[in-house]
Amino acid sequence: YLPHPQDAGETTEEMEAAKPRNCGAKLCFLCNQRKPALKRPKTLQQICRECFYTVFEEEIHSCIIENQLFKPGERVAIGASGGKDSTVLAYVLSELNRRHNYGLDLFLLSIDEGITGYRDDSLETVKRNEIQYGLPLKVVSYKDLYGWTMDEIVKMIGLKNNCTFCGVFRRQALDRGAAMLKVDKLVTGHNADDISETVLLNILRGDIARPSAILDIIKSGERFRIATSTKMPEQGICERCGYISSQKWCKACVLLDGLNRGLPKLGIGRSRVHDNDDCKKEANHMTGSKEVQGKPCGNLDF
Ligand SMILES: Nc1ncnc2c1ncn2[C@@H]1O[C@H](COP(=O)(O)OP(=O)(O)OP(=O)(O)O)[C@@H](O)[C@H]1O
Repeated sequence: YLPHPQDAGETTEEMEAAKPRNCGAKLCFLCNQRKPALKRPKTLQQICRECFYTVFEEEIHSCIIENQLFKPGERVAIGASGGKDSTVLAYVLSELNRRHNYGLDLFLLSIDEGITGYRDDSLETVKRNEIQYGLPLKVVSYKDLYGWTMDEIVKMIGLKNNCTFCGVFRRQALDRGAAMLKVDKLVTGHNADDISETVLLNILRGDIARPSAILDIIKSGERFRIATSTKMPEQGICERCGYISSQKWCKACVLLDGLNRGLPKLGIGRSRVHDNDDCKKEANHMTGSKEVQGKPCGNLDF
């Protein structure tokens, strides 16, 4: 972090005198030397490229230290999709690990959903990151885990609702990949936009309980406490695959069973299941619940 001159105890006159003359053009708010390259939405400060890199990396470091996110010797997998967010995450975490001696064993973990022309391209980026940052890469595919690629699923179910399969399978595939790598933690590049999107989608769907719970957690921030009187839900295990589940069968198994039996809409939205009484009975039997609720769309389930 480069302190603002005022933080360093300089008077306004000293700061004015020290300012390089630049014919009235504004200079970076932090270093007062270079031309600003951007206005940070977070602070509204106009800062240069170099200062942005510095404050961005140091803020992440402070967040890691203040919240004690890692312990020395831990194995950490980085969910690497090859997109911008996880690529930045891979770079920053490996850089901070080296710079500040966190002592972490880092890995890249990529899920290959089997989407031709999309994931195969981004996996090439991840393979470049593997070499660039010297991080071992593990690729786990839907085909290997579930016997289906997303291309095959789309062929069967069509373009509508396939996000449910993709999101549920990806979430579980990341967990399974993490277990294969025997890591202690898995980090992802979810950003504030992703979280806002999830909250807004829930509100638009009329699911008020979940967004308000998320907003409460965000608001209470660091003061978040669980009341001693609160009974925590018991974490069960899927009877079919052994993955964590609060139902008899986990969501991935319900969807997979539907696919394998040629009833791909089995585990999707409530209304579809209601359309067909046999499907409803089947689905309720598998989930052990009275209602089957599907998440129509989304990236990773929060
Ligand atoms: N196929 C994948 N393999 C591994 N990790 C993934 C995969 N897809 C998503 N993730 C993880 O989940 C995060 C959020 O995914 P999302 O699909 O919202 O993409 P995004 O916000 O565009 O991020 P990115 O730019 O990294 O793709 C990613 O940053 C990454 O850490």
